Amino acid sequence: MAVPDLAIETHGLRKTYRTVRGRTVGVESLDLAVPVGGVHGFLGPNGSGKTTTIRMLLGLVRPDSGTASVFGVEVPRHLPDVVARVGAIVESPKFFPAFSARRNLVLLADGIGAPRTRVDEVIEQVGLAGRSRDRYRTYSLGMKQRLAIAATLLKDPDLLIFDEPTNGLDPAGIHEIRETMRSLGDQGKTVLVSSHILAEVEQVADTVSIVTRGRLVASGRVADLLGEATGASVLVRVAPDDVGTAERVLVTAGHVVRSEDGALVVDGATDAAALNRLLGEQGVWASEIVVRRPDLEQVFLGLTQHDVPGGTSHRSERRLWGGGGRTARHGGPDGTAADAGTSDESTDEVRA
Ligand SMILES: Nc1ncnc2c1ncn2[C@@H]1O[C@H](COP(=O)(O)OP(=O)(O)OP(=O)(O)O)[C@@H](O)[C@H]1O
Repeated sequence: MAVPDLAIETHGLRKTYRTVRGRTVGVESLDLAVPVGGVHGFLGPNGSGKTTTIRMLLGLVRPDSGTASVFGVEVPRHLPDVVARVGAIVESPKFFPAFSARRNLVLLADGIGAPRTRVDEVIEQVGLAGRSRDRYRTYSLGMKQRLAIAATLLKDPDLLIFDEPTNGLDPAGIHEIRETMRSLGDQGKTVLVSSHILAEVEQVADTVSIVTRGRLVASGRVADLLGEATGASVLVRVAPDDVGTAERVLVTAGHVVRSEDGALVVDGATDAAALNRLLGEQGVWASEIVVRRPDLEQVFLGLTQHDVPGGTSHRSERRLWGGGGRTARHGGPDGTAADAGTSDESTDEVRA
């Protein structure tokens, strides 16, 4: 059988919820393509349908329409065939506070039939080796979250799904989780991480899907999305007496220049060296010259600013997968585990 190059694929996935006020759209019509291997950010503002999508993938919520597959296996219909390759942290598992992390994991391994030899491996994988014999209750929030990831890794899944894993963590905890996700991605696992904090995901994700109002608005490699975005500029600072000359030189060379806090900003430019040379040739020396590129947050705002609240106006989706654009990390050991979390939210929800 051919090995699928997508870990997750959805087409026209839709989910509405029954509420006292009628029907609420959880996911409007979602087309998602998550490549195998590496970290994929699933980004969107609160209420854009990320959790609903994840729950549909895990068989916890039944879609109204559309299709979804995990490693080429249609879900939820054939979820049992692939569930062993999926690990998810949708909500934190319960650990015994008075037991060490290691003892907690040994109990879990026994419970799910994973070999005890996995316990030390997963502790190592999440960077808790030095603290594994300490009681769980002495752990920081970041360490607790890493232990939750370790529990999910016990059966060695190929796909790890994290729904807002850094919620409630301080910067050190966020850093720990980011490092853990990065290292799992580097080991060949596919990590899907949902977040509404774009800057945070930008630092760890190879590829992203950006959703708003239950639809995909952009997807591709982070570098490509940032590279394609307009809005780059170069800030040039010169001595106050040279500002007029510098502006004239730059404008004469065809640049669009504006002033900002006593400095000059050359909109649309990225070649700082060329600007520096241009100024130098006219005897003007920059004391500061900085290329400013838009971050993912700005890309996102640019894609969604035309959305009408509650309306139906959506920008068309942009995909940047192009030839060779996909993350080319494949592999990862065949897994056998899944911890698909629990469902408690809605009468519409199902378990596969
Ligand atoms: N069980 C439910 N019953 C009714 N409406 C729901 C239910 N779950 C989600 N919704 C609604 O569906 C929409 C999408 O919610 P969802 O939680 O999937 O978004 P999200 O992107 O994960 O948001 P957040 O980042 O806040 O978790 C929201 O309008 C939400 O209120």
